[in-house]
Parts: sequence; structure tokens; C-alpha cells
Amino acid sequence: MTTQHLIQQIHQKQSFLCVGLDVDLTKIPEHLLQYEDPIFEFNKRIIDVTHDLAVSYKPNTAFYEAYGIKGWKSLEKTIRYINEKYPDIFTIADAKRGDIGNTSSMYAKAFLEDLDFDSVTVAPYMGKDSVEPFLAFENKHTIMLALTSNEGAFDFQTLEVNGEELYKKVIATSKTWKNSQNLMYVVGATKAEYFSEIRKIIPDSFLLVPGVGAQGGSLSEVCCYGMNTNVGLLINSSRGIIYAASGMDFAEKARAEALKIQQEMQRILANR
Ligand SMILES: O=C(O)c1cc(=O)[nH]c(=O)n1[C@@H]1O[C@H](COP(=O)(O)O)[C@@H](O)[C@H]1O
Repeated sequence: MTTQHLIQQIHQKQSFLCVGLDVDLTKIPEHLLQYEDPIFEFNKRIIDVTHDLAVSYKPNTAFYEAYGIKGWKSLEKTIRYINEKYPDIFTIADAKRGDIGNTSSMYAKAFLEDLDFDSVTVAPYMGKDSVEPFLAFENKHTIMLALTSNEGAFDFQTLEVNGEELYKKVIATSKTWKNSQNLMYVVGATKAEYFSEIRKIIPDSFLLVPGVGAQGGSLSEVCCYGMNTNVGLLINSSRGIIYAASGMDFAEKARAEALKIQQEMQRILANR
């Protein structure tokens, strides 16, 4: 999907919500466990009730890999379902990959070609040659960790290196890589006060922003400091939406949570 298409979807739906499909079999409604593929059944229901409120879905691959080959099959069925039924949705494989070049090429093929996601998350620790293989795919996007939502972000990312914080150096350097126009960046919603500084380095890039909902980040603060003229934000909530309830009404409750966020987004878009 092109960035232009994503922007168009954001305006059409008045939403920049990304629903995180982090499915844990111990948390899904019991009545779904009788199906052959409970994870897929859960996802299908969540997707069907939120697709008009969200522009993106982000399965975190850990939640599928944890169930071995069955989990991988559920992931495959989920992405095929979205691509066939809701082709205007921007899909993110949250896999946080990155390795020496030839290995990264294989990771990129797995997620961007075989599974046909629109994007994949990568960790930048191994540098240029570990990220560039992902950037080679036309109309696909590589979402690189910049400043993460967790406490451990302060262990390395904010350390000063030659007078500059490491995360800033990483972002600025990534702009010099081949096909860097295909880069987006992860910035945690729990770090709203950093967005202005980040926007000075990458004013036009899309930012994937996890950390609202269960991690307590503020949507309005993130928008205040992080939004650009194209909106430029995809705000992710996983647990806050998909586990809104665990009974027979889980899908309606998930929709109600997604609707709350979408309505707040609509208000923010109208007032900017
Ligand atoms: O890359 C991510 O998506 C990510 C980066 C980050 O800094 N923090 C973060 O929480 N995430 C992911 O975003 C999702 C957040 O889930 P909830 O906290 O349940 O909304 C999980 O899949 C995390 O792995």
C-alpha cells in the first residue's frame, strides 16, 4: 500500500487507529476454544466489528509463534482474511526483526512477500545493512524502533553519544539509507514529551505509536506534539481493545472501545 493510500483512508475513516491483534489463548472467551483455530476465530470477529473504525491491524508475531506451527497458520489465515476482505487496511507484522544482510532479506521475504503484509517492524541495533534489505520492497514499509514505550528505552536509546541522544542519531542516520522513503518509526505513546524533538528530525514520516490503553499513554498529548499535516500517526492499542470483555459480548465491547478512540481521533482531526 502506498503512503498516499493510507493517508486517504485516514481521512475517509476519520481514524488513525491501529488495532493490535496480540492474541493470548488464556485471555480469549472460553466459547471460542471449541473451534479448530480459536485464534483465527477470535481475530475474525474482532476484525469484522472494528474494520470501519481502524485503518490498520498489527498482529505481534510473538503471540502466534508461541503456539508453534498452529500459531503460524493462524497468523497466515488472519493476514489472508484481512487482505481479501478488507484490502484498504494497512497491515503491520510486528516481528521486530533485523540481522546480517542475507538473513534480513529472508525475513523481509517472509513478511512482505510470502505473508504479504504492508509493513514489518525492525530493530536498528545491527545498523544499515540489517535494515536496507527490508527497504528494497516497493510500496512496502519498514517500521523501525526509534524510542520505545517501555522503561528499558532509557537503558540505551536516550544515552548521549558525542553530545546527542542515541535514538536521535539512529533516526537521523536512517534517513541516509537506500530507499529510506520506505521507513516509518516506532515511538511509544508513553514518551509524548519527546515527539517535538523527533518531529524536528523526521517531520514527514509516519510514526507507529503503541502504548495507549494498557500502558497508559495519552492520545491527545501524542497528537499535540506528534501530528503533522498528513496526520502522520498510527496509534496502536492491543489489550485495551481486544480484551475489553471476555464473555459472549466480547466483540461488541471491543467495538465500543475502538469507537471511543475513533471518536476522540475525529474530534482531534476536526480541531487541528
Ligand atoms: O513495536 C511495537 O509495536 C511496540 C513498540 C513499543 O515500543 N512498545 C510496544 O508496546 N510495542 C508493541 O505494541 C503492542 C502494545 O500492546 P498493548 O500495550 O496491549 O496496547 C504490543 O504488541 C507491543 O509489543
